[in-house]
Amino acid sequence: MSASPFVKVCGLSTAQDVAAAVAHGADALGFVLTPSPREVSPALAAELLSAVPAAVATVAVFRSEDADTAIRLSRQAGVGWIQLHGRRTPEDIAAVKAAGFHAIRAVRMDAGASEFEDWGEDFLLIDAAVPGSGESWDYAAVRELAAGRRWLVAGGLHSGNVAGALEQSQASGADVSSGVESSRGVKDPQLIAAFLDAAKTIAG
Ligand SMILES: O=C(O)c1ccccc1N[C@@H]1O[C@H](COP(=O)(O)O)[C@@H](O)[C@H]1O
Repeated sequence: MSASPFVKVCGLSTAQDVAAAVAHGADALGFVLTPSPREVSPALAAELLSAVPAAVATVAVFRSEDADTAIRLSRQAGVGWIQLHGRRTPEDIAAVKAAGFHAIRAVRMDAGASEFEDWGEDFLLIDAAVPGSGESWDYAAVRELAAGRRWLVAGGLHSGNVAGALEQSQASGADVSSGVESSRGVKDPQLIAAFLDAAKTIAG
């Protein structure tokens, strides 16, 4: 890793939590537009991101919706990035990029080697088996497979392990949801601040 890590805070649903993430240096904010305890409507996402500085990436997160649906909902929300989980093809990433969005493609840490190849996404996101579950894994395990890629480590991160996860994995950045919550789906501004402070101690 040769630059300050790119840190995304996912599953935001209140103005207070958005403000905490921005104030503590988040590089990207995630809005879940798919069924989840953190789901928000495109209209609420649009309202929340109207206060976000242009330098901060805004990301709509999808689980299994097709690329056209993800693009339509993301346009309603007004985000600049789309994060796709689930079974995907290179054509999905091409469609997202052709529609003018940056793309994050999520894969499980135990995916086949072909899924770690470059499909044209801006970041690969390597996550636990169940996205948003708070489940941790051996973050060093994909270090060789992902070497040379721009990629984010995710799954079970919190302020106490994010620095170690970044060092062990050599990821370009980190993504968090459960680890900055006081209960499932409820973000805590103090935990958001602590996570960002811890992640940002890692610098090139
Ligand atoms: O957070 C969710 O509810 C979610 C739903 C559907 C797809 C992705 C989701 N979140 C992603 O999960 C990881 C974070 O997981 P954790 O809770 O920190 O273990 C991250 O990539 C989020 O963007």
